[in-house]
Amino acid sequence: MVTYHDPNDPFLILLAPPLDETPEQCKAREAEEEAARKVSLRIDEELKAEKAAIKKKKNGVKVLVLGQSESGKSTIIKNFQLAYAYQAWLDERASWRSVIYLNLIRSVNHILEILALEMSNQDSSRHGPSPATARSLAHLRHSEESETDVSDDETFVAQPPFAFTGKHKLLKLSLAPLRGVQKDLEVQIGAGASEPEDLSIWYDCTDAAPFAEVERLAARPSNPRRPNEFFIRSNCGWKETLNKLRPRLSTSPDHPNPPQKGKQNSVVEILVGCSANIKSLWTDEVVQAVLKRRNMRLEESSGFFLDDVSRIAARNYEPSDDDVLRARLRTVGVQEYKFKIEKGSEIGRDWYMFDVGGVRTSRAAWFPFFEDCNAIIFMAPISCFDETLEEDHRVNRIKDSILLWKAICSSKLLSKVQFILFLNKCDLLGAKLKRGTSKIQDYFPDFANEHIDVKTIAAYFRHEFKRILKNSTSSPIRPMFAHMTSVTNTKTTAATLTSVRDTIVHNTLLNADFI
Ligand SMILES: Nc1nc2c(ncn2[C@@H]2O[C@H](COP(=O)(O)OP(=O)(O)OP(=O)(O)O)[C@@H](O)[C@H]2O)c(=O)[nH]1
Ligand SMILES: [Mg+2]
Repeated sequence: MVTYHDPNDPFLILLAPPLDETPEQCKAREAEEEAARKVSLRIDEELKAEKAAIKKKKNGVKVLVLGQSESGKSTIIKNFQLAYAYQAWLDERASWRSVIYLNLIRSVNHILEILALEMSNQDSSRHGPSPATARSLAHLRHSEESETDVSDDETFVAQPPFAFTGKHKLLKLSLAPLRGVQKDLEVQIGAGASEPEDLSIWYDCTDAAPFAEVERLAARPSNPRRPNEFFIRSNCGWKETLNKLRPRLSTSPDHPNPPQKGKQNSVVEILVGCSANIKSLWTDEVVQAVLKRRNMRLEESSGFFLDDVSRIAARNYEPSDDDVLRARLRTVGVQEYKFKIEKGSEIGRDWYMFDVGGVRTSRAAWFPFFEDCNAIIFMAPISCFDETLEEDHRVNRIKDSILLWKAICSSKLLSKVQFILFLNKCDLLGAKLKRGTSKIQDYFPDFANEHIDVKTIAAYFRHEFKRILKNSTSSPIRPMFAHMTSVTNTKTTAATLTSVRDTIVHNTLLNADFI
């Protein structure tokens, strides 16, 4: 093609070098033009790569991990990361240190709070309680009763007194600085550091599946918007949180310790100083008796690290894989994870996994992610048959899971999606059954099996979930794959992951490794 340049073209005149340009000026101008050309080329390449990435994403597998809060969604994703993206896992591992410190310090402060109340209760039973103490005790007693379903007030009052000594007072005093450290860490970590509060006592804000209403609205013929136009994607998941906490090297010789690092150092120093006393508090017989009488099993609660205090409250502490898996950081918003399949016929295939916040008030935001989704991993923690939701103490946790599952099964957008059910926290269910403090029939009266063990309970719930799926209007003949899991156990979970990966990738909807 031949191009003709019009010598009167105003653009050419504008871009033409000045007539009196010196050889040096000419050289500088050409260098500038070359640099601008390189920037332009780089932008073109970036745009091309972005387009290719979008195209590739369309060919990838998209998996949503759903379930109520503390069901184990983030933990199963950590397992996937451990199995399929180990380098990313390693890069992130050190950033979990502050979260683990917070988990540990929270447990200590929780014990101190209980201890203070019990001690003042004992004092006041000699002199009569102050109004403030009486109110606090009434509150604690109320929450304890609703958790354990103990309604006999007499049993609580008629217990023998605890043998508190000067040692307990000293422990309380020496560990007092940890309250401030907890506050600092909560500020540093941000939204994920807090646990949800029960707002239902103030207003009726909770619905198990608010996304169902959004789906109904979006499906109206008068509404031309696509599902993902309804919500803004959140950018405050734990990936962003961990990025904030990532240890950074200082680039300035004048400030070898950036402020973040200085704060972290002081947390470590306080913790190291408190290590022996934390251990002494946790292993103290009277403290253990107080916790037992209050039916508090910290060792079975999220983010429990008290047994590891000597290892964690040390200057050279580095989180292990297991620590990271057990660490508790609440998911806020929606977080995308990308993995590449490393083995088998699907090698190289990209997986996109979406981790969501599970509290009831977060669930409407799940809806935009239903579109184009290939599979849903649904986490149902079956050890929680006698527990209630943090965000609404009126609601039994398994009953909430069932309502949630019902809504997911009825979603038209999800009618062609594979469902994989994780009956999770089987280890905690086993421990609960062994203790024999709760009876499943008290919460699920139609449980009829005379053998009460982890397997029969899991089979009962699996049957219940399957029945709901079968009766759902959206797709009555959809198969369901169920697994009994304890996802903090990486060894047993690894085998389940392989099976889940193959199930999803090959879309084999015929058989499952059912209980
Ligand atoms: N013992 C035991 N603990 C578990 C199991 N699954 C999860 N956990 C622990 O339970 C806590 C909560 O797990 P997460 O994975 O954070 O729960 P989540 O569903 O992501 O919760 P949200 O982010 O609030 O929606 C963590 O401390 C986990 O280590 C399990 O099978 N057994
Ligand atoms: Mg989470």
